[in-house]
Amino acid sequence: MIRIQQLSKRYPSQGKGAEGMLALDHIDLHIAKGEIYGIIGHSGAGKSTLLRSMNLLESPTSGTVIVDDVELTTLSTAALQKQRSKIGMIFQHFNLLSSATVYDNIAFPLELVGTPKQAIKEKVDQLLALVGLEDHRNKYPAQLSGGQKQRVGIARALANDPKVLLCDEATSALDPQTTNSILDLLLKINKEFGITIALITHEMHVIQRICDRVAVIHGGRIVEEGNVVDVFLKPKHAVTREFIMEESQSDEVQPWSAFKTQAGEGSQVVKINYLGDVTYEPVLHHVLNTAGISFAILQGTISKMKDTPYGQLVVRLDGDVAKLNGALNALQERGLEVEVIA
Ligand SMILES: Nc1ncnc2c1ncn2[C@@H]1O[C@H](COP(=O)(O)OP(=O)(O)OP(=O)(O)O)[C@@H](O)[C@H]1O
Repeated sequence: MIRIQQLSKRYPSQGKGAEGMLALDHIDLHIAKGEIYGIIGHSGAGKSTLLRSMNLLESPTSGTVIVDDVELTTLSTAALQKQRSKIGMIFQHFNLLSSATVYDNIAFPLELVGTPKQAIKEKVDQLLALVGLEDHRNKYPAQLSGGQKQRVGIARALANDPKVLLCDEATSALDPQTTNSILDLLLKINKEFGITIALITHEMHVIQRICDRVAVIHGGRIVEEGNVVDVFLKPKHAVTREFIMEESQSDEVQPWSAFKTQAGEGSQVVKINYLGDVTYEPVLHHVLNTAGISFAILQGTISKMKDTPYGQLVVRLDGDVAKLNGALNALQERGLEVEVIA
């Protein structure tokens, strides 16, 4: 649905002679129809520039941007305008018209393309119901909470039935609970209408909650890309690991290496990864019981990535070497991933 090839963007410098700022450096990216694709990176990594290139709000220095089989980079202004109506966008600070009501904000893009009044009313009513704001139609943005404002932003972005929705840090200004309700709304829109969603964020939990695939951007380059589950459980790049650590950072969660000291004569410390339905099965108990190994769970997380359950446990296993090795093999045969820490 969105194909970006060798995309570079250099912002001109203010002073003469300087080279300018290379914000995107030969980016290749493919976002499939119907998926939710997350782009994560630190401040200044190039996220906004990349997202805004997808509807050419930012024009690239070189490279191509193809959306729904149309190469945007070659279009005339009028043709680009038409093509943009297939691409909705929502923003961190909502960008609503402060002097217009909720109803008028949502109706605005329909009026722009000359939609008849009755059709506008029907569409806006549908959208108000979709985002749960039927009772707020006559309010002004200043009378709404942040989450409600973003719901208006979403309804407005969907007014012209876009095929793609671009989300520019759409939840960064919201508290955690409101963030989750907006993410769930995006998920619902994706599922019900099959709209392809590209989002940028600096928060791993946003990726974890709704995205199918993720790209990690750093210094204007994609440094890691893949299914969220794979990237989250086996991050390759240091920046990706940083994001995951930040996400799990609470005083109670310690790095795996902190448990090395728990190992000793006749005991090993292992990290066990669960993925999918096996997460909720009593595999650990069965295998270790059968092998005659006793165990202590030192740290653990059981959670979900979108619809996929996963678990990560640090466990100390006590028993003789032969039994321990047998148990580790048996755990792997049952679909768990086991890594000996010490
Ligand atoms: N209009 C501009 N003129 C010059 N440089 C710019 C412009 N816009 C962005 N940049 C620079 O390009 C780089 C990438 O910026 P961009 O806004 O895409 O990053 P980002 O990852 O979205 O950051 P943030 O999370 O802080 O918004 C940064 O170094 C930024 O300073």
